[in-house]
Amino acid sequence: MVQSAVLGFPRIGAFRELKKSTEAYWNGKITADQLLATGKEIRAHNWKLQKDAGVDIIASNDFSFYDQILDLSALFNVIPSRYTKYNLPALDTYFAMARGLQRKATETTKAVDVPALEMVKWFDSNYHYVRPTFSHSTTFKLNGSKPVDEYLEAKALGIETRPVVAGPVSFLYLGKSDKDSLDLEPISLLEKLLPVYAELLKKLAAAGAKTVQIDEPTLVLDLPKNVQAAFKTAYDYLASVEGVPELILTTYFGDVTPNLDAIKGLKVAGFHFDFVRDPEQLESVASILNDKQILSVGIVDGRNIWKNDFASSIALVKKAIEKVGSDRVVVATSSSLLHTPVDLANEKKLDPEIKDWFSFATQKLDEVVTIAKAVSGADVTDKLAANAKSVKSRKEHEITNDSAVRKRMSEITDDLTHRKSPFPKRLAIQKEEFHLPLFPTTTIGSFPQTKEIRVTRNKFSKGKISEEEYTAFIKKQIQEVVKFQEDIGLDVLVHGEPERNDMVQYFGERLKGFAFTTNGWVQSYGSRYVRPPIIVGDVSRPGPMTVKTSVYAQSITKKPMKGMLTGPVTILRWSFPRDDVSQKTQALQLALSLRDEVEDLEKAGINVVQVDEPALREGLPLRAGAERSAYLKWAAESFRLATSGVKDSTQIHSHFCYSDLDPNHIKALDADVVSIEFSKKDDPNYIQEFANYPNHIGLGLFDIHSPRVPSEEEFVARIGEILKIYQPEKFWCNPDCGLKTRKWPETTASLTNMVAAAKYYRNKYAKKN
Ligand code: MET
Ligand SMILES: [Zn+2]
Repeated sequence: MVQSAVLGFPRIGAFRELKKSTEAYWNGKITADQLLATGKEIRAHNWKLQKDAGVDIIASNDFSFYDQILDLSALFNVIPSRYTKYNLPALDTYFAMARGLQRKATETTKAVDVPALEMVKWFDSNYHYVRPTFSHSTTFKLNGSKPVDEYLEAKALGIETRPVVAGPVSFLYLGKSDKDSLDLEPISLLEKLLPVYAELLKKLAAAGAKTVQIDEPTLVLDLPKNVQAAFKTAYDYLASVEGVPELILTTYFGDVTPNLDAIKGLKVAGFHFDFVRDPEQLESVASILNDKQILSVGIVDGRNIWKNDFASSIALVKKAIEKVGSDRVVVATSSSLLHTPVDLANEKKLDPEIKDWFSFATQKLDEVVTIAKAVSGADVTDKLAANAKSVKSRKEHEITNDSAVRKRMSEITDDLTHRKSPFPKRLAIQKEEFHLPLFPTTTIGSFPQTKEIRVTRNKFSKGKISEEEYTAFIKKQIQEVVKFQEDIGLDVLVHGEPERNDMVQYFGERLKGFAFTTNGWVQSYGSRYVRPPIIVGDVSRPGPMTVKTSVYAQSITKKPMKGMLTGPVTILRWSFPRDDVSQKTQALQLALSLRDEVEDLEKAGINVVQVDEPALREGLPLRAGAERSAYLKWAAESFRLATSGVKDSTQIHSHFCYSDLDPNHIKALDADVVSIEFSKKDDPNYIQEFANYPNHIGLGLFDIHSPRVPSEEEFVARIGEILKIYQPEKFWCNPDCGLKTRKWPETTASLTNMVAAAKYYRNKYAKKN
């Protein structure tokens, strides 16, 4: 009998229970014990769900209160001293690393003021992990026993699980060196780290775990030689320690073939590969297995919501069986299901025909089980027939082929993807147009989404208030935000995005070709979840999406008002994309829709338009090569197609955040001004890389994930550092990203200090000239 396995289940709860509890804890509304109890309930629920579905191999330690990589940093004591020095309870130290902490002194406690660790995108997904931050003084040791506790917790419920832990090579390679240890290459710490891994693994074995899923997703990247070699060091060592359980070396999100030599011959119990991403690798990866090793076949997509095509999955699993025999094959999800919404059954509003094309985490459990049964010879005829019918219905549905969109796509010319004049000429014209001071200040778009805003938006979407009432409410919000920005002296204003639940969903809801969920939340980072829309067909824009709002906002101020759009690549990446047409096609269709919007904004008198592309980097194929070059080309083309219809005097902005962006990727967009998240970047090389960016640039000056307020002096110091490298006349001042998750008091304080620092340099340079 072929076994089924799930590499991890979403931990947020079907109705965002984890978010609600975590935030309540942060706000002092519930105790740590209450928060821990929520975690326990969610875990129990998830394990039981999987057991009831008939999944053979169920993961434990896939739960986290913030991020599984941060859990590992905490577990292995990779905690910079700036966090430990306050002697906070472990849970609070953990959250301080995640999101910073600023707290006034009380009679019994000292004041706390510490920024968060850096957070970056997890491979090519929209999940963010907290980057392990190593220094020469890092002393690895086990802090607590979360993986063991959770294993035992499941066991007490009568459920045998396979604990999952990120592997040592990936843990180090995905990390960075701390400010005080920039010469340190994290991978050089491997030998010090391994005994602590062994200790953890032994404890898991002692608790009863036979096998551990050890995730080494870095194996799908281009790895330097020393990192490739580290696999042998690590796994030889772990194999040599008595009492370490069997390990299933797990990879996902790509093709492992280029790194096969690094894992060939490793003494692990088996390997897991992602055959959704790359079915072609079966041939090569199967060849490295010895005659005992397990082949875990990732075939149910952990990254998308399309119903599995059983016929083709079964064919692939059968091929795997031919190679290694049915007793050594496991049918698995391609990756953790963390990246998919919890349960399709909670969607009551979807068109039933379209809904039948989808499969969320809960449905995917049944998919792995069914495929495993099918290849084991069990009778699943009815399921296969229903599946084939659904797959066919989607292929033939009219929504997937809109002739008007196809026609317009065929008429895209190179001309449409270039601004009328090159940047220097545009710059001169825009100088006359806007008369901005040196060090212009702006924000990235959103302002705090207060409870009032969320409640009112919700009431409107549920039909509890009229459109007039809602519009009046939004106008009032815009008035307040505009007045606020004028009062504190910002130069280029925004309307604050109060009408947007989410920067992608908002546009998806206004475009043809999308479907939406009611409860389809997916964790983006910490307690921030998103509800990605689903691209189900060809995309077009039935009418203006943002023009009224922007025009209203501009009408109440003399300062320039930025129109605010989400770019084609970001809408694509933060939706669940189609898998039946290329990503390029989808991006260009989105670009055409946005182009119309940009032109409508310009016609309506909006002369600055920001088109956000924070997902540009995450869409980059994980490996260098033809696919990556092609991506860079079509991604930039899509952006330019969306933004090049305007006059030279219209200033196009773009924005990027939370990824290690290469300046060359954004050069090709030819935006007049870009803002990028930067406040936590302390690698001097990275800072240097952007210095030659040809157009204007705003480097993020404060962390918007943290309630912490930097002082004016801190801003002055940071800008001072940057000005050692950057030309002052190119430099804009702005936060890292939108302020929607912040509260007003810290927003006011941070922006006020930022504007003061900009003015300080404005004066300083005015005197110089
Ligand atoms: C993740 S990028 C966010 C950009 C958007 N304009 C905002 O301010 O929220
Ligand atoms: Zn951003």
